[in-house]
Amino acid sequence: MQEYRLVALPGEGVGPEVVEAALAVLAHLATLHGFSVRVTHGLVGEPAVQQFGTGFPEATARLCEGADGILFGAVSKAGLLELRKQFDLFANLRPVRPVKSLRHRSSIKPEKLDGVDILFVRELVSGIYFGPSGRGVDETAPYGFHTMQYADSEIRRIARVALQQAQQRRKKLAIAHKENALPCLPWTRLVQEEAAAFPDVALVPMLVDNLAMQLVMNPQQFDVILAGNLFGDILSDIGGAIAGSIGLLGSASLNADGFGLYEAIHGTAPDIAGKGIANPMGTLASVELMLRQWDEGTAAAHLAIAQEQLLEAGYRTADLVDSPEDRFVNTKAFTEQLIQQLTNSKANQFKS
Ligand SMILES: NC(=O)c1ccc[n+]([C@@H]2O[C@H](COP(=O)([O-])OP(=O)(O)OC[C@H]3O[C@@H](n4cnc5c(N)ncnc54)[C@H](O)[C@@H]3O)[C@@H](O)[C@H]2O)c1
Ligand SMILES: CC(C)[C@H](C(=O)O)[C@@H](O)C(=O)O
Ligand SMILES: [Mg+2]
Repeated sequence: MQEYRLVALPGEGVGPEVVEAALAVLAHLATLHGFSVRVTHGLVGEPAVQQFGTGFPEATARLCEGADGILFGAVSKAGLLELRKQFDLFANLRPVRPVKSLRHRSSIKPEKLDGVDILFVRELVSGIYFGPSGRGVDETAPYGFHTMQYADSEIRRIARVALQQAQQRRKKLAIAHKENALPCLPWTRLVQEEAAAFPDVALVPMLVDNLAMQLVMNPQQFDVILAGNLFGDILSDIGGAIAGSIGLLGSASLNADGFGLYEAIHGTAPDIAGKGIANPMGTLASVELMLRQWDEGTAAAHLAIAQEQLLEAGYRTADLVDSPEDRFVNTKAFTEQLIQQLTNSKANQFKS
């Protein structure tokens, strides 16, 4: 039996709540689909700061080395950027595919949601997050700076990931850039040069401000959207408004060897943390991406379908409730329902 080694880093806020839910679902899926997952827990973020004085301690780094994947909850900041950098997790994939039963939750008009299926490919270990930065005093005036610096090679390698993804999908790649103000970062030219090896992919360079507006006005036009670190962070949160809740979206952050960290795109949600009501579907969407990366595609599809079936049956976590017919469930109840649904649908649809 295939055994995977997974490091769980729950972190802070709702992180532990959604990771616990996702691990329970993953364990059940493993049983149903004939693989096993050995989970080791590590500290990251505030709990790590308290114990080790740093958000990403050496002990956690060692745990992650040699694992088959990392399931990450959320942190306020401490440790996450270091973790991404240490494992060179440069390719952040953030899919957005609104489901039918949540149409009315979306901020987009229902008729503009038909067929919306977007993949953000976000560069994750460079750009303004990691460029030279500092604070100083100029004469008497204090100032600060962060530098958006990219090696051409860093843009080229994330471009190749985006091009590959587009080639396997609807062959359209939008490039988010800001060359009218930041001409030293020629994303369009560099992507075009890499695209010579992908002649069937249509490139659509767009100024990032226009792209943000177009995402809201007409999301149907997009297939894959390539963006640098900061633009990708901001644009992908718009995906939450398109899907109906930020709590629904997951991500995979991969290095060149295909090793990955999997996390929801939302944060610690301090306003709801500790109440047991967080939506675990963003973390479950991340588990789905992890299963695909592990070549457990049947289990991944099973997970996706079972969640859609629960939503169709009206089950809703707090962030999705908006009508009296909705069946409100907290995180634990949603997880239990999902496990039940996986068992039921296994019998119907996934006979092996
Ligand atoms: N990857 C990460 O660990 C990550 C990502 C984003 C933000 N953050 C951090 O999280 C903290 C809070 O950030 P924020 O408030 O801007 O963003 P957030 O994503 O934590 O929350 C934004 C809103 O979405 C809601 N929400 C988020 N996740 C939800 C879920 N699973 N279920 C239901 N509702 C959910 C919250 O309740 C809140 O109203 C900050 O310290 C930020 O740095 C961490
Ligand atoms: C917590 C923060 C540093 C992080 C980011 O900006 O990358 C988050 O917003 C995300 O989307 O993963
Ligand atoms: Mg973000």
